Amino acid sequence: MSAIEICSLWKEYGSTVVLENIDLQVSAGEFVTLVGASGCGKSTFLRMLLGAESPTRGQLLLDGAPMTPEPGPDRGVVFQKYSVFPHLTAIANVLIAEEMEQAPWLGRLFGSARHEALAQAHDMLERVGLGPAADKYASELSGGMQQRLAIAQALMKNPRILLLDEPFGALDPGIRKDMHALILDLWERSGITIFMVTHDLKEGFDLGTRLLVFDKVRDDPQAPEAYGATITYDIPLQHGGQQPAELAPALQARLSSTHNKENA
Ligand SMILES: Nc1ncnc2c1ncn2[C@@H]1O[C@H](COP(=O)(O)OP(=O)(O)OP(=O)(O)O)[C@@H](O)[C@H]1O
Repeated sequence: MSAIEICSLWKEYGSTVVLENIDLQVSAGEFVTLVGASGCGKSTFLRMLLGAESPTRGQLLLDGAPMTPEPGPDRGVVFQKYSVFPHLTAIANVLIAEEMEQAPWLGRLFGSARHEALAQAHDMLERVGLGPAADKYASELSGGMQQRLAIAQALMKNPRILLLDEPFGALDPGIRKDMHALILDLWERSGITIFMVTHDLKEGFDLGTRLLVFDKVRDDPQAPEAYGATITYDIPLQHGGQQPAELAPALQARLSSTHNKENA
C-alpha cells in the first residue's frame, strides 16, 4: 500500500480552479520534488498535505485512512522564511513545539519532562549543525542557520512526512549546497517522506527521487480561472545517476515562459 494516496483531487477558491483532477501515489521514504510555474498551485497542494487546507473534491489518504484535516505531529513543515521565532534562542525554538504540546497552558515543561525534551532538542540542533549556536537568539543567526533551525523545529516531533516550501529559495548558492547535503543526509538517515517545492529545476532533479511537474493541460485565455493545474510529468530520478537530460531544457523553457508571461 502507498503511504500517501491522492485520488481525483480538486482545489477551487470560489469560481477559481487552482488544481484539478490530481491522482498520485507516493511510497514511504520517497523524496518528491515539485516544480511548476509561479501561481500554479504548488503551495496549495503542500498545504493540503499539511492539513492546513482541505480539497474541494477528491481524497487524500495516509496509510489508507483520510488525512486529518489539521496539521498533526506526523507532518512537519518548513517555509522559505519566517518559520522561527526571532526573539527566542535556537534551543527554545526547537523546544517550543514540545512544550506547547505537553504543557499547552503553561507553555513550559518542568522536571524530568523538561530534561528529556531539552536533551532531545540539543540532539536535534547537533544533527543540523547548530550545536554551538544553541543559546543564540534566532535573530542573530544567518539565513542558512535560520533554515537549519526551522528544519530542526520541523523534525523535533519525528514526523513521517516533511513538507518543504522553497526552503532554500532565499539562500546564497554556496549555502544552498550545504543545505542540500544536510537535507539529503537527514532524509537518508530517517527514512522520512519528503515533498519539496522548488523554483530551481536543477535542485528538483538533484534532490528528488521523483520530480512532479504541475502545469495546466487546458487553458482558456478569456477565463484563466476556469481550469487548474495538474501533474503533467511524474519523472523517476536516481540520486547521482543519469537524469533525463533531454527533458530538462524543455521543462525549463516551459516554466520560464509561463513565469515571464505572468510577470509581464
Ligand atoms: N486562500 C486563498 N484564497 C484565494 N485564492 C488563493 C488562496 N491561496 C492561494 N490562492 C490562489 O491560488 C493560486 C495558487 O497559489 P499557490 O501559492 O499555491 O501557487 P504556487 O504555485 O505555490 O506559486 P509560487 O510558485 O509563486 O509560490 C494563486 O492564484 C493564488 O492566488
